[in-house]
Amino acid sequence: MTFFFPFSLQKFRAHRTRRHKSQDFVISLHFFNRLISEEFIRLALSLMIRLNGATAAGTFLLTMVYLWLGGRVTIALAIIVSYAILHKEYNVSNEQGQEKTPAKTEKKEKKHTCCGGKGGANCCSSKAGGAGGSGHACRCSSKNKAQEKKEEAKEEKKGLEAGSFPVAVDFTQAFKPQKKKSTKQPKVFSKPMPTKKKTASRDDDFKKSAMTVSNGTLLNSQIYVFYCTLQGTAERYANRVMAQLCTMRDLKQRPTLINLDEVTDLDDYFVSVPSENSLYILVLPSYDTDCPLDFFLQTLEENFNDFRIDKYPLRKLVGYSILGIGDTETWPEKFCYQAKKTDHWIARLGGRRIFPIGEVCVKTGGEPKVNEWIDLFCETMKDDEPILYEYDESVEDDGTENDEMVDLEDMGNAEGNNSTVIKQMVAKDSPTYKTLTKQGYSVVGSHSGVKICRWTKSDLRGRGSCYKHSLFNIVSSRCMELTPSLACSSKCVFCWRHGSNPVSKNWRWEVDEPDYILENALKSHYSKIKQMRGVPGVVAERFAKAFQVRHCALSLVGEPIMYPYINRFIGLLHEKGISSFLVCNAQHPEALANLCRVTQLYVSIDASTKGELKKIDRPLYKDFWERMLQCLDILNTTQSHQRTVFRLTLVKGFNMGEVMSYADLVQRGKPCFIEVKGATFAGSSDGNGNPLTMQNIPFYEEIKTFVKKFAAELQRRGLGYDVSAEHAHSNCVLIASTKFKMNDEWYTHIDFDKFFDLLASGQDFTPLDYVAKTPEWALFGNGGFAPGDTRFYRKGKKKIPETEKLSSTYSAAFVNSTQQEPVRGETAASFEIA
Ligand SMILES: Cc1cc2nc3c(=O)[nH]c(=O)nc-3n(C[C@H](O)[C@H](O)[C@H](O)COP(=O)(O)O)c2cc1C
Ligand code: SF4
Repeated sequence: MTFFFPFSLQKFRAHRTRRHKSQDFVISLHFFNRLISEEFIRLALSLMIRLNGATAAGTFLLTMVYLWLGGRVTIALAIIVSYAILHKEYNVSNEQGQEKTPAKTEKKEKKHTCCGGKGGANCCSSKAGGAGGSGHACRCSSKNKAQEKKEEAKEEKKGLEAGSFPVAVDFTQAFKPQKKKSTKQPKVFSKPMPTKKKTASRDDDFKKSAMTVSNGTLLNSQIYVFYCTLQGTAERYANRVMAQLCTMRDLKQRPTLINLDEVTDLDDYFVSVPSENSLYILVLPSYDTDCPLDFFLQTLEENFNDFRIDKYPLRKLVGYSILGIGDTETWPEKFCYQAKKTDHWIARLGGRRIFPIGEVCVKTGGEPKVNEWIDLFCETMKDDEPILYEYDESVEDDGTENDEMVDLEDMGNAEGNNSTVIKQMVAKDSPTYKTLTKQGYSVVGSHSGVKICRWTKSDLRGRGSCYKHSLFNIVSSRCMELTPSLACSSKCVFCWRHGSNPVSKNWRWEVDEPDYILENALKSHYSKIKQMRGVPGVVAERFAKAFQVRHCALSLVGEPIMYPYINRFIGLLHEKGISSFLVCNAQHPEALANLCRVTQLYVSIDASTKGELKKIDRPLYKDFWERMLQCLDILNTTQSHQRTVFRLTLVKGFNMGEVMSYADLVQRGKPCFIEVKGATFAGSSDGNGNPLTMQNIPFYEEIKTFVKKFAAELQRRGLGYDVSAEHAHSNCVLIASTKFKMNDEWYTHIDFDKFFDLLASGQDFTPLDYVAKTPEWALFGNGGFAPGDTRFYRKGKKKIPETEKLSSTYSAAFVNSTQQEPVRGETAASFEIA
């Protein structure tokens, strides 16, 4: 208004000046100009608003016309003021005469409930309502008048503020078009938000907010370059990323290179993050067969679905990016599919993709493409244009009830490619197959392995048997070492598999029939035995008997109890007169509880405390400790009819500290035997995820000291155990339940014929029913070397004098079985003991 009037007045003045040249009019116009100032207009308008009616507007307009025609300002003002007074009086009389609104009715009713100075239930002055009495001074009237006026004034003010008089029910909004609930997403989202949300509890605010990452943040970040490799390409490219990053002067922190296979606990990086300023780059190949990436992806997916874990743990990262490498020619449908899957899961876990995923074909793109990606990535780091992070909801909801991501393999199937088949654990064309066969394993079917044991060869040549010969009466030359599951649910630091076998919590592969496995395992075993016929020193009689396997050590690598038909397989062994020595890792209580009768049942107890167990076994299960305790309870209850053994593999610096807590576990599981063995040195730690060095391999003297302390603690608790037998050469000592000590003589050996007789009888029997006397040479203190075998010293190796025994080192480890000196460890290639 203040803008409009001056403008109109200028026009008006010009116009009027042209039409009326008389002096009088100029004077009156001058007056008019002065008086019709902003102040006058404001006053007139406020009066008009107060009066609020057509009459008021009409009066105002007429007054203005009057002024425009040269009327006197004082008269104009007088008209407006008198109209206002008249109008107000009319309104007051109208209100008194009529009850126009419910608000006013209420006020009237209140007046009626006044006690009138008598007090009573509705008395205005009674606090407790009705506590009035004599002398009560009713304040109704005074209140009513003064306060009502105030209230009226308030309401009136409200009405004026709203541009209308107060009404009981406000219908003014009723006919306004209703605002739709916006389903539109902020512009930063590339796709509309799904309407159906399965995960209502998720932090929507987080998802919906656009975030930017500045180059300052990127350059200050601690970069971790992860890679996973089977054949070395990804490692090479990861090193290239590292080299390129290191040339960036602006980068504040030195990047760190990490092999995903060597990460003890993926949660350290993919549930928690090393620091708030961490940035991840992942260089990943793809394999359509089993490879370590399967476990990595499985972990990411499980973390996402684990309700105990923060839904978006990776939002703490500054960002991430993935460089995928693959082969688009041979695997067009699955090109870089594991890199893409990783990208999917990291995004779902809250990671911000700060640079597009690279998909490089090693055949068609190769190194130039990789370099290009790396260069662009580094440029992005430096660019001070902030990176806008857009959350892609397509990763959030795939529209299915099941929270599972649609497997890319299934997508392949939808397009007509028959690639939905369950994978083979170790397919013939897989790198795992190559690695295992290179290490001397025969892969049977797609998930079983057999390998002729070093002790089998040694015994064939009359050079000594393994420790199980001393402790339990196994004949090594007639023993087959086999596993029906090359996959395992732990990644023990002392395992000699060199990270080559698949890892998984549960069985998720094709299953071979037990008879097929046994038949082919025996074939493989016998063919390897046959190859021994030309080896010097092979004892003809032992060689002949070796073609009739009598024992099967179900261990080797992997977790045999994971095999779904393990009971049927054991049944077949027993049918053939082959005894069964099954070693399990105490991570599958259900399978353990359902296990059929075996000749001897081992449970690996690799540590006595939760923390140590996690460090040493690197179990895949989060509830690994509870699982182990459950397994011990099963040994003491459901499986108490079995001949049970705790196997302790001692690793210096990892699990040799705690005798008390080991005793607790024995108290819980009540095994028949406790086999304490020093860890075997499984070669260098380079690239196999095995962090052990020779310093972690205990001397035999250290093992003996530990065992004595342990047995003393068990006796102190009245548990009835004692040290019984040994095989010094294997760094192995046996603690046995004193139930196996009869007439002061140990009966730790097995009477295999008796075992099969009992089994055939169908009767219930106990471990004490098929025992045999422990021979003198095997008793603790006698070394455990069987008479009849010949001591053998490697060429150039002298027998170690007694005085030097305790200081024998790694070089002394690689000696033959005839040597009884205390040793520290064994090499991976030849000292695998089942
Ligand atoms: C058995 C096998 C399976 C493979 N499967 C795929 C695949 O499904 N998709 C893909 O893009 N590349 C596949 N590749 C190609 C590898 O991803 C590629 O060779 C990569 O460079 C290997 O990386 P690495 O040397 O670090 O192990 C496969 C290669 C082999 C040997
Ligand atoms: S080390 Fe194992 S596989 Fe080898 S002979 Fe002894 S029990 Fe059998």
